[in-house]
Amino acid sequence: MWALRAAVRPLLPRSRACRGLPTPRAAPPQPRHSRALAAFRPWGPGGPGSERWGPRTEAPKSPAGEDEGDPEGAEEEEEELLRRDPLLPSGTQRVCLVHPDVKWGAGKPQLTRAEWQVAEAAALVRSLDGWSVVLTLVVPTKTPERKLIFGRGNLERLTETIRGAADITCVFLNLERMAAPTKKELEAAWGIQVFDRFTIVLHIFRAHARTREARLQVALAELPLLRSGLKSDITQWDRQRGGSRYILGSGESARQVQQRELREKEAGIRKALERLRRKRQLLRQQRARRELPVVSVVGYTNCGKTTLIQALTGDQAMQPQDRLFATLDVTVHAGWLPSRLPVLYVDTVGFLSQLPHGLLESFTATLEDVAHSDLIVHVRDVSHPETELQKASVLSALQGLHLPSSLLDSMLEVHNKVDLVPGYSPSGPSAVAVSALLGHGLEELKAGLEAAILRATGRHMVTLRVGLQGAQLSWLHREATVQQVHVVPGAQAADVDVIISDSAHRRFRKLFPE
Ligand SMILES: Nc1nc2c(ncn2[C@@H]2O[C@H](COP(=O)(O)OP(=O)(O)OP(=O)(O)O)[C@@H](O)[C@H]2O)c(=O)[nH]1
Ligand SMILES: [Mg+2]
Repeated sequence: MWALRAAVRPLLPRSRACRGLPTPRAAPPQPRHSRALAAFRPWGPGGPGSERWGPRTEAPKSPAGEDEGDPEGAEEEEEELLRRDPLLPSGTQRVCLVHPDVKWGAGKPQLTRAEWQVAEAAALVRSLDGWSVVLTLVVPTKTPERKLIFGRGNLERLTETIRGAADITCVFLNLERMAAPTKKELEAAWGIQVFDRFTIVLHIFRAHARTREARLQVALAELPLLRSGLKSDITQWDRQRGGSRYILGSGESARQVQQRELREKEAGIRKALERLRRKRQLLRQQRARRELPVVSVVGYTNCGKTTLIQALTGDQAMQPQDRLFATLDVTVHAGWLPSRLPVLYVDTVGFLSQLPHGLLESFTATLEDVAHSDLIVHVRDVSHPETELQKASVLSALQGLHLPSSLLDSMLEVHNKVDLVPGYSPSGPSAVAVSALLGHGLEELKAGLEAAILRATGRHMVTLRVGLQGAQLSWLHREATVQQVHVVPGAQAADVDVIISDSAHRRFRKLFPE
């Protein structure tokens, strides 16, 4: 699907040739289960058994009582807030990936190697339609904090190589953020557009965000970029106007006008997000009333979260993809555990070790749903060479969400993609090895999930004696999970094995005293 044509050329004496990520993997097989999840359809605009936790752009129908309604004109207002210029050039791009390799000092990355940082950067580029890396240059630097990032000698050689590479159309400088003057000077020196990680990731987020909430969050994360662009534009604007700094009659300078517009935009986005968040809260309360256990599936981007949920639920509407940040909308999908206990799986946005700060913050809000789940499943791609680093990134991001400690302590680890690691066996007792793609290990995982959910939600299995004439049996079918009914011969009664929550059990006793 994605061709990586990374022509890695020797550049500098100490530069290192790096290769891209493994070749794209096979498409997922058809889901193994095709259970009709009729019970959950009323909430499922995204397909059988699925629910989007944030109203989508093409506003799905909400069941009665779930939608508190938008104020008139809110959607048009939001579209206005989302109007913006393209961040990156359109069409096919042949990218030169330049990685500043900090070998010394405080800026030296811990726990990772340049090789893997480059592989991840190349994967980001491949996530953009029509983009490919054609040249990868790893350039040592002792002074990444300097305006031009590299020392003089290295910069000169880099400039020569880039100017001599006629086939490249832009440069991706693998730095989190590049100051506006740095961008300007490098573009002047290299004669080509230069982008940083923030811009690339932001563009991917823009392209993959579907719901109104996700799109607004991306718009919020973009504001720092607009602010830094503002400074250089204004200086230019002022110069062009020969220093006439004030807009006719308004008493405001150009800078003040644009700053005010940005502040208004930010306030508008925050207001719209707050409105959508209230809606999400309402949906959450509805789910809580139905007392369905909720499992949040989290993990590093591309580790297989969506594939796993699809394998567990048979939800064909889901679309796992071999690209970073395929999922940007939090969605909910229903499935059943071995004892026929229904469960809701929440698919979440993936983590990235060096996710630019603003982006992480704006997406933290989406992840607030994780705090309201009964269990967290941490999916790991154990075939990835940096699997330990990915685990550390995810755990540190989860710590930042201030989740209840009981939720963190009970977290279940799923070691995915074991089909790519022959003979793999997980270390640690709370880990289950699976191949979500091939469907291996799913029964063991479901059993583990069930045990953990029963523990976390205070549910237990009991056998209750009920009369066959009364309403007890239908009540149990409605409010608990009936497993088996054993009719007691000659007694007009039955012994019913059920999984029931503590609260439902109390209500049963009150309604039907012995
Ligand atoms: N070989 C193999 N590939 C897998 C397995 N699970 C998922 N994949 C592949 O990994 C890629 C990413 O899968 P997704 O399910 O989209 O991953 P994700 O974690 O949801 O990714 P994001 O939404 O981008 O964070 C897809 O190409 C899947 O087919 C597995 O068990 N084995
Ligand atoms: Mg996904």
